[in-house]
Amino acid sequence: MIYYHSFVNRLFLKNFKRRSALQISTNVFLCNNKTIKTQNKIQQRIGFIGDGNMSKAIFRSMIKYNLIDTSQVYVASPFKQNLDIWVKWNANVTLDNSEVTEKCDIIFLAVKPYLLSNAVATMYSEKKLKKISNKLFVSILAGITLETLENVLSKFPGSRVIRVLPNTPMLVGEGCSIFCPGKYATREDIDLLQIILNTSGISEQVPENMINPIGALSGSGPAFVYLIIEALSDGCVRMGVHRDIATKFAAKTVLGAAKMVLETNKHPGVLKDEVCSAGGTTIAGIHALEKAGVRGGMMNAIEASAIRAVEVGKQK
Ligand SMILES: NC(=O)C1=CN([C@@H]2O[C@H](COP(=O)(O)OP(=O)(O)OC[C@H]3O[C@@H](n4cnc5c(N)ncnc54)[C@H](OP(=O)(O)O)[C@@H]3O)[C@@H](O)[C@H]2O)C=CC1
Ligand SMILES: O=C(O)[C@@H]1CCC=N1
Repeated sequence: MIYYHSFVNRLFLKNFKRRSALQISTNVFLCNNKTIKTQNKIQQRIGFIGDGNMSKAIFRSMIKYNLIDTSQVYVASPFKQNLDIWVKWNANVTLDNSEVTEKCDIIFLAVKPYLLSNAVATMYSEKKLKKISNKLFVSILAGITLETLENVLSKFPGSRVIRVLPNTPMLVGEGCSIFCPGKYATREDIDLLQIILNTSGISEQVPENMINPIGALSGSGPAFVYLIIEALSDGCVRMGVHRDIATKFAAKTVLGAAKMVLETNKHPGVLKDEVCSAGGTTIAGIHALEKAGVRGGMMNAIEASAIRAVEVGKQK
């Protein structure tokens, strides 16, 4: 069955009259296998400064969901061998950051936060600076504020900035991104970014002061959950179960529990109670977790990551 995916298609329908601004087809729909079909794809050129895990996740999700032609994508990295994989994916590669800035309309800043100044310094040559105008910069750098970004990027005339905190599960269509537009970002910029983010998951616009705390959950959280999955699997292995089935069942159990929370709309505590039989097996496990301080540990993890984001944002 083919059906209209609510959010993406609402956006496309809403933007029907603004097709030229968005330069993307209105004819996008999702099949039940989540494949997006477009007659026309994003026409803007999209660039990545930095070729790491997150750039790859964003790029590959755009390709997977057919949002852009690889020929429209440019990526810069300081090391040639890092770019081999991008060559295999048919993207344009360069060792020169300024080539990406010059050629692309939308530029994802995707280096480590402490490398921002270093990267921006190599994103232009004085001779061609004037040519680098009216660009949309999308920063995914944890901790780096819009104020810092707008200052650093103010040398590019007419630049607009959006700060995003995405996460790697966008690679499998389950991304969670939060974003906050800078003062010059337009409605079209936001719509286009949301199309990119929402085809591989969900996104929410939030006030900037929410990016670090929510990002601690959604950006760093996948690592916390991998650790939990690994630990659940370890527990099973300790009880004599083969690793393959233990990890598969740990991951599927986490996935199933997450879907129960999202699809039943029940409070997680209620769902937990529904599993815990009186005097049964589950409550014995819950007691062990509570004795180990798992809840406090999880809360501390979010707090630590959010605090660290502030520190990272201040590093030069
Ligand atoms: N990973 C995640 O889950 C998330 C990451 N983020 C943010 O995304 C950003 C990137 O993270 P991630 O992809 O994990 O990091 P990676 O280290 O995987 O990627 C960064 C890439 O940038 C390259 N690089 C280094 N210096 C420069 C430079 N001057 N110009 C261009 N490229 C350069 C690095 O090359 P080399 O390796 O050769 O040094 C590396 O490939 C970070 O700011 C992080 O805070 C945000 C949300 C989630
Ligand atoms: O660990 C980090 O700093 C980055 C930001 C969010 C996820 N990874």
